[in-house]
Parts: sequence; structure tokens; C-alpha cells
Amino acid sequence: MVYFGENWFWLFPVTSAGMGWTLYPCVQFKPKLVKYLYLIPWILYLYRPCDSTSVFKPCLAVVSRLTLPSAFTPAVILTASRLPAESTMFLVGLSGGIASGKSTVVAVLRELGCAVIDADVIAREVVQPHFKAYRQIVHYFGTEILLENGEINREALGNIIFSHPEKRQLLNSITHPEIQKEMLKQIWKYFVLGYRYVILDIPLLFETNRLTKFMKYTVLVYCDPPTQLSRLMKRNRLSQAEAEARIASQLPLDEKRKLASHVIDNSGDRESTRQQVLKLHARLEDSLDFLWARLVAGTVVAGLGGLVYLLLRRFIS
Ligand SMILES: CC(C)(COP(=O)(O)OP(=O)(O)OC[C@H]1O[C@@H](n2cnc3c(N)ncnc32)[C@H](O)[C@@H]1O)[C@@H](O)C(=O)NCCC(=O)NCCS
Ligand SMILES: Nc1ncnc2c1ncn2[C@@H]1O[C@H](COP(=O)(O)OP(=O)(O)OP(=O)(O)O)[C@@H](O)[C@H]1O
Repeated sequence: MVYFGENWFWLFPVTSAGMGWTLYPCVQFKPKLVKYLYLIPWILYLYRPCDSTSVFKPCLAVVSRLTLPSAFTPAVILTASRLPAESTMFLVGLSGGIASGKSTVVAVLRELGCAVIDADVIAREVVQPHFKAYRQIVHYFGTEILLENGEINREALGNIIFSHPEKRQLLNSITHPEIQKEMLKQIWKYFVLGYRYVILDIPLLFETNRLTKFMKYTVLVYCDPPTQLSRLMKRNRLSQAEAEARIASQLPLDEKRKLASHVIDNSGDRESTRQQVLKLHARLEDSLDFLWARLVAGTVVAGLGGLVYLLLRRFIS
């Protein structure tokens, strides 16, 4: 059994702050799961591990001593009952169509200091030779989609998937889970770094529709269809038929704009787009919600400091 001395009550705020901090981002993703995690101390308590002499039970005793207090404190109750969405770090989903101008908008947001996670960049990373998705792609699409250096020939793969919906589906089923895992890691990184919101640039946000529920705002980078077609043909040096096939592989922009909470119209010149991005940025920044997050961070730092101090004092003396 672990004995923390007469100062054991310190553990109440300390462990709850620690657990709250650790599980804080999860609240946005799996609120129910977080609630169940808080049942663990109770289960361990009911199990009464201290009364036994078996090998596992002392370990359980340590866990229960460390986690039980957290079940009582207001901080945990608040977290478990889901903090109001406004007080947590929030996510902004940015999407558009192929060549509608997402990268152009993202460049301005990055210039303004925003944290942006780019799904297209991640999609390129997760298909590098040593990754699982690479092996699966080679398995299903064959070695003919490889370049001489062993990397995936993106042009060749693109030509296949944009003209065969079932192969596109297959590629998506291989790459999307890996992309989402990596995005989650990066969201976590920005949370730890103290960012108030993160912009997720996801071209297929509205097509897959699985992630929209986690977004506080969704932004569509729109561009009128003729402009989209001509920009795509020019940038990727595609024929009109090839460009149309790529555009047709996605939900039409006019459909997507109905689903988004904000629209940036990039049909005009870059300056007009920039002005719209500045307005959006001002809107995202215009909030004091982050004070909540800072308050929690402060509690955690103070709590953990207290715990370290107590443990050192106890074990040294
Ligand atoms: C097909 C691939 C090899 C083409 O590579 P390429 O370098 O030519 O294009 P890039 O990756 O820059 O994508 C450009 C645009 O194509 C569109 N696009 C890409 N993949 C898809 C897809 N599966 N379905 C519909 N549109 C797509 C998006 O608008 C994207 O912004 C590549 O896009 C890919 O691996 N796609 C599957 C992963 C994916 O869905 N990526 C999109 C981000 S979630
Ligand atoms: N307002 C604009 N005026 C003129 N050209 C533009 C404008 N916005 C973007 N473009 C050009 O259009 C092309 C597509 O833009 P961009 O790469 O930003 O789109 P995207 O949505 O990120 O494309 P994808 O998702 O397909 O990679 C690029 O060649 C870019 O230089």
C-alpha cells in the first residue's frame, strides 16, 4: 500500500487536474468514453485491492490511491460532463474542391500565425515506402504504380483512381485511417503547445462527412465551376476531360457550400480572397474562450508541481 502521509488530501486536486489535462482533448472526440474512464477509480475502489496479498493487487492499490480522489473533484465532474464546447480548444474544418484555392487560403492563414494541418501533405507522408499504407497500395495496385526509386508514382495512381470509382474507394479505405491517425497526433501537439484552435485542411471533409461533427466551424473555399476547371487544367496540365473526371470525383462545390458554416469565394483575384480570409481570421480570434483553457493549464502546472514536491519530501525523508 502506498502511504502519502497526512498531506494525502493534496492528491484530490493534483490527480484530478492531471487526469483532466490528459483527457481534456478527448472530451471533444469521445465524451462518453471519457465518462467511462472516470469509472475506473470506482471499480478499483469496490474491488478493495488493499485487503489482498496477491501480486496484482498492490499494483491496483497504487492505481486506486492515485485515481480515486479524482472521482470526487469538481474539475473532474466538469470534464466528465463535458465542458461547454466554447471553453475547449476548437477545430475548424477547411475544405473545397480540387484546385478551388485551399492552399492559397491556407498560405494566408499560416502567415497570420494559425496552426494548420494539411491532409494532402499527410496523405503524401503516409504512403512513403516504409509505411503500412504503402505496402497495401503496392499489394492491391501492383508494382506498375511505382517509380524506379520505389516511391509511388502519384500521377499514375491519380490516373487510375480518378477514372475508376471502385479503385478510388479502395485507395481511400487504405489511406484515410492512416491520415486520420496522423491528424489526431498533430491536433494533440497543437493542444499541448497551447493553440486555441486548429484549422484542418481536408479536401474530402464533406464527402466522408465523418469529421464534420468535431468541427466548430466549417469553411468552404469556393470557386465558380468554369474557373475551377481552367485553374485545374492549367496547374496540372490536364485535358478538359481529365480535369472534369477529377472534379466529378468530388461533391459539387455548390452542394458543399450549403453544408459549410463559412464560405470564402476564390473566384476573383487573390486580393479579394485575402480580404475574406482576414475577416474569417478576425472572427476566429475574436473570443475569450481560451481563458478557460489557460485556467486549466495553470491548475495542472500548479497541481503537478505540488505533487512532485510532496513526493520528493516524502521519499527523501
Ligand atoms: C490520388 C493521389 C495519388 C494523387 O496525388 P497528386 O499528388 O496528384 O494530388 P494531391 O495529393 O496533391 O491531391 C490533389 C487534390 O486531389 C483531390 N483528391 C485527392 N485524393 C482524392 C480522392 N481519393 N477522391 C477525390 N479527390 C481526391 C483533392 O482535392 C486534393 O486536394 C493522391 O491524391 C492520393 O493518394 N489520394 C488518396 C488520399 C486522399 O484521399 N487524399 C485527400 C486528402 S484526405
Ligand atoms: N484567386 C486566384 N487567382 C488566380 N489563380 C489562383 C487563385 N487562387 C488559386 N489560384 C491558382 O489556382 C490553382 C489552384 O489553387 P490551390 O492550389 O490553392 O488550390 P487547392 O484547392 O489547394 O488545390 P488542390 O486541393 O487540388 O491541391 C493554383 O495554380 C493557384 O496558383
